[in-house]
Amino acid sequence: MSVLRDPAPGAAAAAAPYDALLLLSFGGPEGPDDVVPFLENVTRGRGIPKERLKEVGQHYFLFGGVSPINEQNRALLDALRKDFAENSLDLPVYWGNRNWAPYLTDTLREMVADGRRRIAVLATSAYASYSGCRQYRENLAESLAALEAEGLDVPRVDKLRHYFNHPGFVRPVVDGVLASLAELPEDVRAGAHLAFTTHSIPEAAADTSGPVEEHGEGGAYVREHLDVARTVADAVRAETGVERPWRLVYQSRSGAPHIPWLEPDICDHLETLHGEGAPAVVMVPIGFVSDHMEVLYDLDTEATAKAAELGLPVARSATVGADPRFAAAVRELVVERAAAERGLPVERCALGSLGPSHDLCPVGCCPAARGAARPAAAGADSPYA
Ligand SMILES: CC1=C(CCC(=O)O)c2cc3nc(cc4[nH]c(cc5[nH]c(cc1n2)c(C)c5CCC(=O)O)c(CCC(=O)O)c4C)C(CCC(=O)O)=C3C
Ligand SMILES: [Fe+2]
Repeated sequence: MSVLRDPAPGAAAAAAPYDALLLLSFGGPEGPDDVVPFLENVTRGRGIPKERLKEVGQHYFLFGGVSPINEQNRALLDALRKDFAENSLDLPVYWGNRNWAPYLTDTLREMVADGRRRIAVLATSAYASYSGCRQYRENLAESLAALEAEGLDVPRVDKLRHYFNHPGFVRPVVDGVLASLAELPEDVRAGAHLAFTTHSIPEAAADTSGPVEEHGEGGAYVREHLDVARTVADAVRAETGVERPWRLVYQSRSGAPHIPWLEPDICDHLETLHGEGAPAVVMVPIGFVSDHMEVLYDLDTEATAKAAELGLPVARSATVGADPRFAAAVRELVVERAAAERGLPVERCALGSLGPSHDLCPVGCCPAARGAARPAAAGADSPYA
């Protein structure tokens, strides 16, 4: 058996020049006492109304103060290590977060102590946007600066490209939609609409998402989500032979009420669809890599209650999570980027119409909305090599 699985010669070196992979995520509370300090970490300097924070705290308390995100990252780490081992990719995998332990700076310090010098970074956010991309790059720069201040030799960090349109991300979503359709009562299945959801962000942040030439209404953020939604809807139609109406909608709005954020909200959309006579809806959270609190609360709790009130049958499809196809996609992204860094020609997988995303965020990509620009690592404007 093992002979059949032997990789192509040289696979063990396929990760060079990288000597480690860092899974970079958001972090979440692991018990009731963690909730308030976690929210303080998330919202420091971000101008979120106190009322909104109280409300979001309640979402966490409803689930015992435990965010599902850390367990899911642990499962993804296991899936990555298993996939790498099975494919003889000799690359240790580490995990660090923006807002909760294990904190990014601590993980990077440990990586330096282990002698890691050239680190590939996978963020658990698949799309362009300030929150999903540049903010992680700022976190990397801050952590590297902290290590530098401690007198440590700063490693090089390279962020892997956005994977929203990678088949290893999209195909599990398609399977999730097919499974959700099968869950719906048979008499409403054929007529079920698809509501693709993602995190709402301020309109201004959407308009300036992605490289400067992609700025404009909705920016790269909306364009990328629409492309994934269309790809998934097409694949579901090909599988089921049924053409279904679909729309990209939003969830988890935050911020001050007078600032415009992307709309419509999923709950308003369910109401509209019900008013138009839609028999059922599958909610497809394409904006999330795993079943975050936003999925458990905003979709499985709030939107599902709204649908029940309307008498509208709904199902929520699975996020990618630790799907082995996603783990394999991460390996492919590492090997692809490693080859590119070695100056070799690379084949880059991407479904849909946009093509593979860039390796290096150009200057002006996904700028922060407020305050002076902060240094960001792993981009064309990085202060680090
Ligand atoms: C685009 C996007 C993603 C998707 C990309 C990605 O996955 O990274 C994302 C992920 C996440 N957001 C999360 C949690 C929170 N986000 C908040 C606030 C905000 N998010 C924003 C955007 C995004 N957020 C924005 C524009 C704000 C307003 C404040 C600001 O401009 O920064 C707040 C404060 C309270 C509130 O305002 O809701 C919380 C608690 C968690 C953890 C969930 C868990 O525990 O399972 C995850 C994965
Ligand atoms: Fe968020």
